[in-house]
Amino acid sequence: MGAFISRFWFMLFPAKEYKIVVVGLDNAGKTTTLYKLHLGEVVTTHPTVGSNVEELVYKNIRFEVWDLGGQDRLRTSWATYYRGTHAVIVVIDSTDRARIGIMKDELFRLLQHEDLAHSVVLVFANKQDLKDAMSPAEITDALSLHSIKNHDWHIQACCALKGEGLFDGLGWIADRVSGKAAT
Ligand SMILES: Nc1nc2c(ncn2[C@@H]2O[C@H](COP(=O)(O)OP(=O)(O)OP(=O)(O)O)[C@@H](O)[C@H]2O)c(=O)[nH]1
Ligand SMILES: [Mg+2]
Repeated sequence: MGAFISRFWFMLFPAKEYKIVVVGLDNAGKTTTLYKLHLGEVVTTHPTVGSNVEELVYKNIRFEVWDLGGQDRLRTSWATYYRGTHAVIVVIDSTDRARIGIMKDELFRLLQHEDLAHSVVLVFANKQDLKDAMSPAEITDALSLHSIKNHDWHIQACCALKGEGLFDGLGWIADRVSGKAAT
């Protein structure tokens, strides 16, 4: 149902550029992900205060990608970035078992926000290079992704350091916003 609504919405209101917001707890790898996609390089990061924004072009689609700071005190300001968002990327540190419940609460809070009513949701199960990483199936359970009814969602294993999985995830978003996705 979520998929149907999103597809219809994007067909009715095609955009020249699609807006993505990247959220997740601090240290998840959001900034690393943004710059690996943008520059193809691993940049030295510091905890983000505020946001970084970059333009990406993939499959002939332009994306404006906003990477938001994930520290506790910064999460209340995520919602100020939501207007006009086509896709949310949730980056998970797959080794951070202790805080996956906090991320679940944040996820379900953002899914209720009216500015994200038509957004699709991509979850990056990041840091898959680390030995104790949770699998995408474990993260799907821990975040109760199957209980999401009003948004089209997808989970993608990745390693932002190596770049593995990042363009697969972006491709999923590209197919959704351009209406090319199979139902
Ligand atoms: N092993 C491993 N480390 C990663 C990976 N992705 C990011 N990191 C590391 O995780 C740390 C945090 O990365 P950031 O990209 O700064 O995290 P962030 O989500 O932007 O954090 P905030 O800005 O505080 O919200 C850095 O030391 C990265 O090098 C990965 O795929 N594997
Ligand atoms: Mg950051």
